[in-house]
Amino acid sequence: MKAVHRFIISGGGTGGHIFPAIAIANALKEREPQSDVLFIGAEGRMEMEKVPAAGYQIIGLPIRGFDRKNILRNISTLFLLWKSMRKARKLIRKYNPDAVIGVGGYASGPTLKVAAKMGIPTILQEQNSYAGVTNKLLASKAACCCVAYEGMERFFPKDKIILTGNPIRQNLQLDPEKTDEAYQYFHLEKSKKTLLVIGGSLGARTINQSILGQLDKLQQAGVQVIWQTGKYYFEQMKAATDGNVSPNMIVTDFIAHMDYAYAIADVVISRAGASSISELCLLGKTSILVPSPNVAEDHQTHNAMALVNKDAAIMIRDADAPQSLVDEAIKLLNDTDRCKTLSTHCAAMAQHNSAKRIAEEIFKHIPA
Ligand SMILES: CC(=O)N[C@H]1[C@@H](OP(=O)(O)OP(=O)(O)OC[C@H]2O[C@@H](n3ccc(=O)[nH]c3=O)[C@H](O)[C@@H]2O)O[C@H](CO)[C@@H](O)[C@@H]1O
Repeated sequence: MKAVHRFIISGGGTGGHIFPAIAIANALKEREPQSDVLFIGAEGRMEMEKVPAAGYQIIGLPIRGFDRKNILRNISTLFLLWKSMRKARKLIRKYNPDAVIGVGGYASGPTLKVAAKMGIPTILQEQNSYAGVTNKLLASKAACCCVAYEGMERFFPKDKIILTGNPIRQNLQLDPEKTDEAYQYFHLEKSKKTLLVIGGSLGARTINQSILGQLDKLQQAGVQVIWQTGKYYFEQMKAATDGNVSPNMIVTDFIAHMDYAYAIADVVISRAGASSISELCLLGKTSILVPSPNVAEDHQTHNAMALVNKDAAIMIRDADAPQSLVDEAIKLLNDTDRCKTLSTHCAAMAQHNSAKRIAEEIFKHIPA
């Protein structure tokens, strides 16, 4: 094996693909500090900003996703796909990687396809319990597929599947001795129950409306709330709540200190995005999941059901949330035994050290 290796990581589109990709890059560098990692993403997408912020170089392909509604637009998409394949081939020839890792999202399609054709080992990482289209198409040529859920033989060749879990941030587990710090950070009281409301990296409209519509109930129940609205809904929620919420209801667009928020949450209301679920499992949190109905192949419902089937979370459908979300949350907060059962089952589903395990898999496939 060479002393220093070069890796390409490709994919992106949402935080859900990008943050795991960065965690994998960090794990590769931890294992071999001299190694070099190049990212390939899609021009104009979120990865072009987040990856350099994490200290890595990224090059964009002129690719975009296929439009399922406007078929004519796909003619130009095909041309962009062809251009992207050419650019990916040039980049791979020049960079000469030892392995190429795909984390899902259409940006990874051309890079991984070209790499496999050139005989370079390709490794896939699938975050969700229902595999994305790009990863499904790439799987037959991949050296292995690192997954986060059981039962992924539905999508990938059985002998290539490795259950590693999703690589998530290392610093989410707060030292129990620092819980007081977390209460102080949010100006909340230790003696009261705390509900954490998160809607994925961008916030969730239905969850916001469900909380807003039943604010009185929450306040009457004496529950403290940390409510992440997402940046698009923040001004609207802030205006609607200004002056009529007690100080123990925190309304924010984004929570930078998720370790503090998780540490003091008795119950978490969340979308069922892959990283959010992996975090809830790792920390053994009691949760109510409201899957987004607006994602490809309804994959968030599949993610949520993986927990519900093991009595590890409660699921409420998006359409039912305005009616029942707050009632269910209050009921759960008052039922310590039920919280404990859900939390224990959820923790049992956690996968530990995922980024490190994925990095080890990648190294296994590097040619000697
Ligand atoms: C709408 C959409 O397309 N969502 C998809 C997106 O998820 P999306 O990027 O929304 O969400 P995930 O749940 O995977 O990850 C959210 C991340 O943001 C963090 N966070 C969240 C709120 C906050 O205030 N602060 C904060 O730091 C969470 O701790 C977590 O690490 O990619 C995932 C992985 O493919 C998919 O499963 C989701 O279906």
